[in-house]
Amino acid sequence: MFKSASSLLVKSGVRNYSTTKAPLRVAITGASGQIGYQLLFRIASGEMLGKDQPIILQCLELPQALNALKGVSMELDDCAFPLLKGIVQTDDPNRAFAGADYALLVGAKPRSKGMERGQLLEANAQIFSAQGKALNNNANRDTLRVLVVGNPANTNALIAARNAPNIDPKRFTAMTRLDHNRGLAQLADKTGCGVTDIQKFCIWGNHSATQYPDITHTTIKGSPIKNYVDDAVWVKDNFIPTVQQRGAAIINARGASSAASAASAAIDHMRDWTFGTNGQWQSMGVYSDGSYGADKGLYFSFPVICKNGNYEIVQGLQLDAFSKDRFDVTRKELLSEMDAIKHLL
Ligand SMILES: NC(=O)c1ccc[n+]([C@@H]2O[C@H](COP(=O)([O-])OP(=O)(O)OC[C@H]3O[C@@H](n4cnc5c(N)ncnc54)[C@H](O)[C@@H]3O)[C@@H](O)[C@H]2O)c1
Ligand SMILES: O=C(O)C[C@H](O)C(=O)O
Repeated sequence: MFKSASSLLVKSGVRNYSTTKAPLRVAITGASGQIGYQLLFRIASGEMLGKDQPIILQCLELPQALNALKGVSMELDDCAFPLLKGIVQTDDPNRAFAGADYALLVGAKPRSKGMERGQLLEANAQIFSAQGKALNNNANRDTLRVLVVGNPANTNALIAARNAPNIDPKRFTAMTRLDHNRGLAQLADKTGCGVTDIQKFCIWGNHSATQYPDITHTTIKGSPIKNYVDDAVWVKDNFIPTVQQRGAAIINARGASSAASAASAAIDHMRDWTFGTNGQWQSMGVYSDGSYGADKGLYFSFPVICKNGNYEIVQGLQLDAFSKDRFDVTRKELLSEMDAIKHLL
């Protein structure tokens, strides 16, 4: 069901406020799932694209979840969000992606207790090849920004991008912002500093247990992190594995994979890509141009700086021997994931 902007304006005077901006179309797959339920309301309230940017939500779900999506849509209506100009509810990817400016590809099977993310590869790969094709045929190619959240996120981004030959592969990204945020929280806790005091931290590689959370360039309040925590054993045996295994720890504790924190990271990712990072590093899984020896074409997490609606991989960093080893482990895992789904590329 599609509600036009004008029908909403007629229905509710509350929404008839003045803004000169045309609505942007934000497609969300898996919209009635756990993450979707956390995402939609925050996007509709303007937390992702700004408090003056009207939006139309274009929600894709499986046929069996359309009724749940109807309920979510009713709740969105009941919030009377001034910026929400329409809601599309559909099980047809071509409709969900029609004219999309943003696409958050969340819909996929989450892993359960004891599963590694790699085991989801085959189960979810087909979804992303079909959605890549639908994006290629329907989305607004000139403005599109795609974030893949569904796991295994990096390789799903690769599949979607390769199935969208008419869209610049740089417009596809995979989410490692949750890992980045997890790392910041652990460092803030260890040092007693605020998360915004911490700069030049990054995640390299895959959103998986092989990711490399790297503090070798990190500063706190402008001075090297070593002045706050100088404990290589803690970094190797505590910090790195905690960040790498945080998803599994949450599944064990909650009985379900992270949802609110994942939605929050997705909003951070899209907001920063759109509005910039003020010169600060963030982590994004992006199309590799071969930087640092990450094979060209992989969707690899790098430190990036976002500016003028684009992102750029931070260049010129020296990686020490330990970092190079970790980098290579995650790089090789991404290559083996790519090999496992090569029939879909
Ligand atoms: N990258 C990250 O940091 C990160 C973090 C958390 C979760 N995840 C991943 O996000 C995904 C979603 O997690 P969740 O907890 O919301 O799962 P969920 O099972 O609660 O919701 C998934 C939703 O997707 C829908 N869906 C499945 N296949 C679909 C398709 N082909 N088209 C449209 N919708 C479809 C389902 O009906 C369901 O409503 C999982 O793959 C999970 O592992 C990634
Ligand atoms: O770990 C998972 O399977 C879910 C998600 O990727 C996470 O990091 O929380």
